[in-house]
Amino acid sequence: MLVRWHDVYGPVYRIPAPQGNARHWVIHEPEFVQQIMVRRAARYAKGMGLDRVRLLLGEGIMVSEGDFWARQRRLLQPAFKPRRLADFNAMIAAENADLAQRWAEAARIDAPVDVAAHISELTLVIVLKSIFGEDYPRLVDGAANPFSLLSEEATRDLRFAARFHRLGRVVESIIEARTESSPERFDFLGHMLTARGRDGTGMSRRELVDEVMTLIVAGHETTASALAWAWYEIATHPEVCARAQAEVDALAEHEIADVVDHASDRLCFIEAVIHETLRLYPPGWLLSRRAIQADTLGDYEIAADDQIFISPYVLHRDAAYWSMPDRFRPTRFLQAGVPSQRFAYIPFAAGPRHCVGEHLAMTEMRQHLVTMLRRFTPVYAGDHPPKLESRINLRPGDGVPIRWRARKEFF
Ligand code: HEM
Repeated sequence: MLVRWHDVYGPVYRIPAPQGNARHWVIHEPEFVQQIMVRRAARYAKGMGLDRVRLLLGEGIMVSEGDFWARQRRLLQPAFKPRRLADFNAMIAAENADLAQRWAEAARIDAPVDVAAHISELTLVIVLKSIFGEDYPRLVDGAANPFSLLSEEATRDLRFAARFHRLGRVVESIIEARTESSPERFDFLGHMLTARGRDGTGMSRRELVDEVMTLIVAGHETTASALAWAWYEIATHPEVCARAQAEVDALAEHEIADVVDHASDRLCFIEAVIHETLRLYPPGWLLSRRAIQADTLGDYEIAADDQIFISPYVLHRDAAYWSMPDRFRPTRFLQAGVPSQRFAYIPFAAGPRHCVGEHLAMTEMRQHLVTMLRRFTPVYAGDHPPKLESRINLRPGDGVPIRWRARKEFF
């Protein structure tokens, strides 16, 4: 619908507000996007639509505002530095190797797998192990992973919120036990327990729980959706698959760890595949802001309290900035000057509220694609493209069925 409206009304228009006086703007002019998200970000807060998220994440960094948000971001950010995240690489590689075993078995008996479901489990375990480290087994405790409701339940309704809050209590019990033993371990929780603000104080128990829950939700579904879409596109574009496999085949096994945790020339095509996937299917497909002060965007007067909607999905498919915008063509990202407008491509948003987990997400996606493309060729087993399900994330609504063909070279 937003794409149709964009064609009819152009890059800036207003939509009727359901209630109250606040006006609702839809903005897809890259220059204005830059102004709202970066240059004058201080005049904007997170907008409507976040209320449902707030229900789940309390005062976590995704939804908090002002000085409180700035403090929490300062406390969390150091844990996301590439040098610190490198400690997770071996764990991410091991989780992918386990999944490759399952896919090898599926390939052997020629059974299709729903990669969306499998990858959702994979990214959930990765985010939980990044947060809880050695405490992860306590979470699972021999039984089913209590957090698997996040990958199994698609609906984010009140019933889900109640179950999600019960998970908060599980998290709280782990925090309590950790506080009594040694908080100083290298995982996100260890970092959060020891991080101190300028005034020397750390996070309260409530804040810790909200931030942990935020990282689980923000770090799990987004990466999972992106990878599921990537497999659909790779499977239906054999020439892309062949080129990506040639690139990963050129790496020796022992070189993989050195190239997956940064944008390397040796993986430039895989990098382009990831960017092209995030362009066509940005998991955070709709961002919202509320003006907290008046602002002027070109000829448009924004009043305090006006609501603003920016859709990366619409920007990423705008023919003004992308040639053949609906086609999956990773090579576009190998050309100089693409995107032609920096703010026409914002899968991780931009400015002070940009995604804190971008580096981790990119590492996870590279590691996953490299591991699997070395071993398998995907064949799409569906009889129609996956349905675009645009809830909080843009995910493949009815899964992504893939048959894996084991590559002889690696088995
Ligand atoms: C492909 C994967 C991912 C995508 C596309 C993505 C996208 C985004 C976007 C668009 C935002 C900004 C939302 C807004 O402005 O309203 C955001 C924020 C955020 N993301 Fe990600 N994300 C991904 C993975 C991750 C991971 C792996 C983590 C952490 C484990 C993470 C943690 C966060 C957090 C905490 C925020 C809030 C930052 C703040 O407001 O200060 N994300 N992400």
